[in-house]
Amino acid sequence: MKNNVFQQNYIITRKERMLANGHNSFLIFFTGLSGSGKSTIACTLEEKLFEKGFKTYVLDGDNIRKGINRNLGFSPEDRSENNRRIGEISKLFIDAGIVVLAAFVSPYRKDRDFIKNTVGHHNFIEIFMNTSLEECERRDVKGLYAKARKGEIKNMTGISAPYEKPLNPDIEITQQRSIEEAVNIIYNYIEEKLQFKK
Ligand SMILES: Nc1ncnc2c1ncn2[C@@H]1O[C@H](COP(=O)(O)OS(=O)(=O)O)[C@@H](OP(=O)(O)O)[C@H]1O
Ligand SMILES: Nc1ncnc2c1ncn2[C@@H]1O[C@H](COP(=O)(O)OP(=O)(O)O)[C@@H](O)[C@H]1O
Repeated sequence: MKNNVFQQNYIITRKERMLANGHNSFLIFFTGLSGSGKSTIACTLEEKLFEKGFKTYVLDGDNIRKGINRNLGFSPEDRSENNRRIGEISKLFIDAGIVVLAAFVSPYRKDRDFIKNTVGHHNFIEIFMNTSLEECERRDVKGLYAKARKGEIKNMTGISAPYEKPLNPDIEITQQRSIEEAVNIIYNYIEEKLQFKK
């Protein structure tokens, strides 16, 4: 069946979309434990970019899992499939000329590598939210860690499932950083990359 599927080329190209938008498109991928600050930093950075006129969109674990990935759980296999789809969705958004900010636990190196390969290395910026388990557990905004400690949640990342730290992230944000500092560090890093040159 696979052999009977053919690539359809569009009339409007990514390059034309980027030219019309006035900036490049790529993926800013936030990985880290639940509660490490991924959504907060991604959304605050998006706000800053949006206010400056960039075309942006946030893909967030909880939201994606409520819709397109609602059939997936937290086994290693389901997380891989979750991440595979995130990679493919990001690729579509990038092709549409959008700056994508994705916030996912994405605990396995091979899954993150898969996303990087799917969107292309030059379209991928990895942000490691390096907040300790202790601090995430202290925050425990959703009460998930408390439930995991009581054995009410299986496969909880950091407690009963692994988190493989990125070996060579583009940016590492430590828990001492304020939200504003973290956003500025990332913004300064991507500022040049946003510029579309004909
Ligand atoms: N077992 C377990 N482990 C980790 N996280 C859990 C779990 N169960 C539910 N949640 C909630 O799901 C959010 C993580 O989903 P992701 O799609 O980002 O996970 S993954 O990339 O497939 O590992 C995560 O969101 P964040 O807190 O924003 O990280 C949690 O709200
Ligand atoms: N840099 C930071 N300093 C202090 N608290 C933070 C910081 N970033 C996020 N938080 C807080 O930590 C909690 C979890 O953040 P969240 O963005 O939901 O994490 P994640 O998306 O990784 O689960 C929230 O209450 C948020 O306000």
